[in-house]
Amino acid sequence: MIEIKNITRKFEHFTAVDNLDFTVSEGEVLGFLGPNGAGKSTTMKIITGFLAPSSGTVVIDGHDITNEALQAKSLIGYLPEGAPSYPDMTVVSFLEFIAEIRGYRDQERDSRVEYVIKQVELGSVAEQRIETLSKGFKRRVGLAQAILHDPKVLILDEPTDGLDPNQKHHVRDLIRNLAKDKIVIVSTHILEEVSAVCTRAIIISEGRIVADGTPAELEAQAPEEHIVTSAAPGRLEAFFRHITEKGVQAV
Ligand SMILES: Nc1ncnc2c1ncn2[C@@H]1O[C@H](COP(=O)(O)OP(=O)(O)OP(=O)(O)O)[C@@H](O)[C@H]1O
Repeated sequence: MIEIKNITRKFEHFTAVDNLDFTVSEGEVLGFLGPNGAGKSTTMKIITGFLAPSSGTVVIDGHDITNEALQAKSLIGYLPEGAPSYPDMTVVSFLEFIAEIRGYRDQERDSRVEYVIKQVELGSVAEQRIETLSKGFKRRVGLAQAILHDPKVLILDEPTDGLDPNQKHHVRDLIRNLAKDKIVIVSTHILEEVSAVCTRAIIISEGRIVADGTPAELEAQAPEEHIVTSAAPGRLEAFFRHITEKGVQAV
């Protein structure tokens, strides 16, 4: 279980994340939504221990991300925004490097790398330098390093950003398959992604939670005047606009 306990993050006088408090359980795929600047990436950086909160704590399976950072971080796979990596390295050498950092050696290292290359379909570019890859393939390298150690918790910041429709479809299938025995938090702007892969969605606005429910529950709350299409993502978009445009009271 992930416990996010009253986290707040200030940048000087600006509050980017404002007292967020929620838990995520095994088997849940949580879509983390919000308009630009709502505080999604900041929250993900705090959950993964890359950024300290100004106040509050995050506990991953009983381990505090600040006080027991090593144990907590070993349970997490993180795809940051933009998926930074080492552009000079080939895909294989980068993934071998990550595998070593994760403590794998020799045959075990090679088999982990082989496994993720297959999972994320990187075989055709395995020996290519990362800087020469298309945006979609770079994103897949980021996904590969996030899942390499088969982490219990996956935090994915806009995982399908820059992918073509086929790749998007493939990555969503992958997330669905991986999610069975994991906790997944996916930040996205793409609402059809939420309907496609998430069991729950949280919408934040100005650093605060304004909605929390299953995609179907949120879709059902869409006001008729906002609905452009009655298909599921259209309803979710209508609800998203309704709740983030009007400055609705945080729940
Ligand atoms: N290091 C920083 N210093 C000052 N302000 C920051 C810093 N990092 C983030 N912010 C501000 O905090 C707010 C939340 O940013 P964040 O990147 O978390 O939003 P987001 O929801 O991920 O947005 P997007 O959807 O555009 O990626 C923004 O107003 C941003 O400018």
